Amino acid sequence: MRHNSPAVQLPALPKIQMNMNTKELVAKGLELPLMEAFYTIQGEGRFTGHPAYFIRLGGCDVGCVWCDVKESWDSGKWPVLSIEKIVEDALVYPGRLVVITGGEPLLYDLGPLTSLLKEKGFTTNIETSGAHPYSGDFDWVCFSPKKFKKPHPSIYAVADELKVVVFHQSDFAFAEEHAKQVNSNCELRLQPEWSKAEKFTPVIIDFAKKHPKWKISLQTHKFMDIP
Ligand SMILES: C[S@@+](CC[C@H](N)C(=O)[O-])C[C@H]1O[C@@H](n2cnc3c(N)ncnc32)[C@H](O)[C@@H]1O
Ligand SMILES: Nc1nc2[nH]cc(C(=O)O)c2c(=O)[nH]1
Ligand code: SF4
Ligand SMILES: [Mg+2]
Repeated sequence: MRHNSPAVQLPALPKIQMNMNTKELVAKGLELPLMEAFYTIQGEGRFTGHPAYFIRLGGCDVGCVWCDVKESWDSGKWPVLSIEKIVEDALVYPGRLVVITGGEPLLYDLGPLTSLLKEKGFTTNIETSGAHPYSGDFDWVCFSPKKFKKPHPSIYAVADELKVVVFHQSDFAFAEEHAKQVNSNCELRLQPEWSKAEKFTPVIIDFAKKHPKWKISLQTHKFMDIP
């Protein structure tokens, strides 16, 4: 019968299958949406000042009002690349420290990407809000919890560094709440939210002097005007 003819439907089929493949590959962590990748100097936290290659994955569902990379949030805006291509591009630069950030990188299974990076001799660091289950093989986990979306319980045991952004006075209590939940070796840092830095940097200095288990992290790349 005419209306059952497959002639009209068939051309759509390969496209659907291609989309499903990409989705499946992303679900397996074999392909990932990449917003940008750049070789720079780590500006924040424990590895401040270290040359590093940044891999910024697209997609985030946390919604921090003060996020400095809101254009990363929509994963659909960014090309999906194979992990082989992502690692090949990293190998061009002389540094062997890689920082995986986003967006929220733990939206994805980072096992395949990190094992390939390790195979090629990279040290692997992550910047994460911990809002999704931990995955991957990381040498350093920087956990920056957010009030906007509760962290997944899996992050607390693996965090090497707790980096709390201070945007409001209540963030000090939020920081102490999280400090109780991370392991005892975890380094504790407070980082002024960029637009509130003038107001909160002196408050953070005072707090750290009174509670010396806390250190200060600044977004030094912004002072140096580098990515
Ligand atoms: C853009 S986030 C991406 C990684 C992950 N989604 C996260 O939030 O940890 C990278 C780091 O920048 C911090 N950050 C983002 N916006 C900031 C701002 N306006 N001022 C200070 N730190 C900021 C985050 O807390 C996080 O430690
Ligand atoms: N230089 C530099 N250091 C950084 N440390 C964490 C960053 C991030 O956005 O995750 C970042 C960044 O965007 N640039
Ligand atoms: S979790 Fe990270 S990327 Fe997502 S909105 Fe917050 S600061 Fe931005
Ligand atoms: Mg940044």
